[in-house]
Amino acid sequence: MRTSGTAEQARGHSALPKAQVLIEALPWLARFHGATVVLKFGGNAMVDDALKRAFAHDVAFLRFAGLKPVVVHGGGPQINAHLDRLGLASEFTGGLRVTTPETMDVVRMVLAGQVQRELVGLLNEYGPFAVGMTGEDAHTMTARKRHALVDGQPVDIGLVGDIVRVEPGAVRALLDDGRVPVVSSIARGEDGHVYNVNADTAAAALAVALRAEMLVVLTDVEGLYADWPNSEEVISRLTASELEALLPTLSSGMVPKMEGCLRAVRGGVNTARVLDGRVQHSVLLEIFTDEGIGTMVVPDEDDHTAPTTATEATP
Ligand SMILES: Nc1ncnc2c1ncn2[C@@H]1O[C@H](COP(=O)(O)OP(=O)(O)O)[C@@H](O)[C@H]1O
Ligand SMILES: CC(=O)N[C@@H](CCC(=O)OP(=O)(O)O)C(=O)O
Repeated sequence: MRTSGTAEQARGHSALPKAQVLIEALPWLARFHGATVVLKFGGNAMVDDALKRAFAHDVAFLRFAGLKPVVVHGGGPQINAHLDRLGLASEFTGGLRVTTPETMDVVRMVLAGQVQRELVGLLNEYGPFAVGMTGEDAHTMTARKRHALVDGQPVDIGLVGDIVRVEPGAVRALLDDGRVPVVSSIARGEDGHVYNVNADTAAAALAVALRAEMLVVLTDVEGLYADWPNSEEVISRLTASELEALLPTLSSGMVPKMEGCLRAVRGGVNTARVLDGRVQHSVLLEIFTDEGIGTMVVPDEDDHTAPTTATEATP
């Protein structure tokens, strides 16, 4: 049935903002088509069902929009909860979990058997995309034991590793097959042990090895605060050198995150961004709109190690 011209016009006008949103996304869609984006999903965003679903939605959107998303996930709160159920204490030193062999069994079980499975299930509601793996699979991540630093002194924290090598072939093969790899932050050691790796660290190392366009780290604050905890003024953009100078002033939770961002941009990733995972669809807002939210780390102006020089917030 045809309606009057006036009614059609009114309907057209009311739909206009939707078209404007799509048009606004166009330059970003063009720029990032085919780009690999490593997303670190972790911590508190994962204990909220609505946020988990919104994240899965965003990842599916990236995939359908022609980007190549890779998810690296954490699960600190879920590990804590499981240890608690078993009557085991959660102990952190310098922001890293003290990991005994018994704790390592729980970390592995919770990350690979629970958190990763849940994310894979949520993502696969949109199609046969998500494939779960850990850094152990196909030697994707090799770690070496690391110590925590307390007042400048190394402290033994058990089976905690830092990534010394990434073999991205298995992840690349999945991406080339149109899949979305979902990677748990566990790595093999060359000494026969399995290591617990901070998920921010794992995401950064994988982003570098994949020559990703972007590392996106979701967390439970708006971004990097300039003077935390005294002020909530978020630093919206900073260079690698500026970040390096700030690192010694940061405290525990932000340290692996910002070290990861630095490692990523110094390793050739064009931008590393820290976003508020408590805001639904923050990933889409950050990547496809002009509303850049959170904190963006870019290489130094004179850093020629980056594969391209396009590091600005505009396409
Ligand atoms: N400069 C800073 N800016 C923002 N947050 C900071 C800063 N320094 C320390 N933090 C703390 O770091 C926390 C984020 O790290 P963490 O809890 O490990 O996150 P996640 O669980 O998302 O990995 C914030 O909730 C905040 O308490
Ligand atoms: C060594 C170390 O601390 N590993 C972390 C791995 C999980 C993680 O990083 O989870 P979030 O991203 O949720 O913090 C842990 O055991 O909690």
